[in-house]
Amino acid sequence: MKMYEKAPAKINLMLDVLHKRADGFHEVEMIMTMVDLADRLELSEMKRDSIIISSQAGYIPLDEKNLAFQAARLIKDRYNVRSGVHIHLDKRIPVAAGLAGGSSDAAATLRGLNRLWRLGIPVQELQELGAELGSDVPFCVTGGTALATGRGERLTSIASPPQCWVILAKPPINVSTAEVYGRVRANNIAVHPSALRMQQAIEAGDFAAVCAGLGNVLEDVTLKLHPEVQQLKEAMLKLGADGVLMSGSGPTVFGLVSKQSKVARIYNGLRGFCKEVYAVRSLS
Ligand SMILES: C[C@](O)(CO)[C@H](O)COP(=O)(O)OP(=O)(O)OC[C@H]1O[C@@H](n2ccc(N)nc2=O)[C@H](O)[C@@H]1O
Ligand SMILES: Nc1ncnc2c1ncn2[C@@H]1O[C@H](COP(=O)(O)OP(=O)(O)OP(=O)(O)O)[C@@H](O)[C@H]1O
Repeated sequence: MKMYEKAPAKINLMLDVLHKRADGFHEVEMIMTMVDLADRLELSEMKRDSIIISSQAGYIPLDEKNLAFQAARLIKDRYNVRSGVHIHLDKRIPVAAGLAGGSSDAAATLRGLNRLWRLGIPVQELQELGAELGSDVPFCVTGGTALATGRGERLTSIASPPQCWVILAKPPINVSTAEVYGRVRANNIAVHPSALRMQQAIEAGDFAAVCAGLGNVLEDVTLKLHPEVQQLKEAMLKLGADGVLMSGSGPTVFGLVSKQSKVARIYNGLRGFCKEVYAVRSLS
């Protein structure tokens, strides 16, 4: 038997850090939403009791370091599943980009194996399993648009933002999420973006207010480490994006655009100096 799952990328419309916790994680307030750029997973049942990961992408780990492998092992161990699975990952989300590609693959693996092995695990339990794999995984289990608190695992679903184009550009640099959080000084943040304001803008369907409310306190850290991210933001704004922000810990920058007529100009302008550029729709 085979199951197919789509694993969409996420962007953070706002991300605030409240304080560092005793367990080393940071208490955050984020509004996350999915975009129409997704990895595809094919999950094939195997009689042999093992987990095999394959992918057309030559640049991700295929062993126990892969988050889809970890998700499969977690569900197998926890529910005493004796059969195995071959998971093929058709990677389309750029890797180590701040778009939760690995987390979304892990979440899609949890959903897919729940169906493949007919385990009947309720969504909330899948999210709890996901939290053991990473802070972004619980959100990726359900997707949509949500306010995330705690270390990112406490979720409240909210309305979808107004439909728009999302231009994503990933500069060719590597950013470590742990390093970025490690450099945040929570009591020294000049301007905290407001989750409430963003939520109100979304609920009112007010695209201009959504753009005005974009904010991510991790930007200051990543921008200091990699000034080219700032240049990318400026280029996107100059080319006509309505609102621009870095996603997660970066380095991907996204631009929100309401008018389709502007998309080609922004896309082509960015392609001039950035190889990885995508123009996709927001997901409702
Ligand atoms: C930046 C975001 O992607 C925004 O959605 C998330 O906050 C990070 O999610 P993630 O990549 O799933 O993060 P995890 O794999 O759980 O953690 C990676 C590292 O980031 C740091 N980390 C992560 C989440 C959080 N709330 N506080 C942290 O300090 C920790 O040092 C942790 O060791
Ligand atoms: N299924 C996977 N797809 C992509 N990367 C994976 C996967 N499993 C493990 N990894 C590893 O995880 C690291 C982070 O990749 P990923 O694409 O998940 O980052 P990200 O988009 O920055 O995530 P986040 O936004 O949650 O911080 C990479 O170094 C990669 O080698």
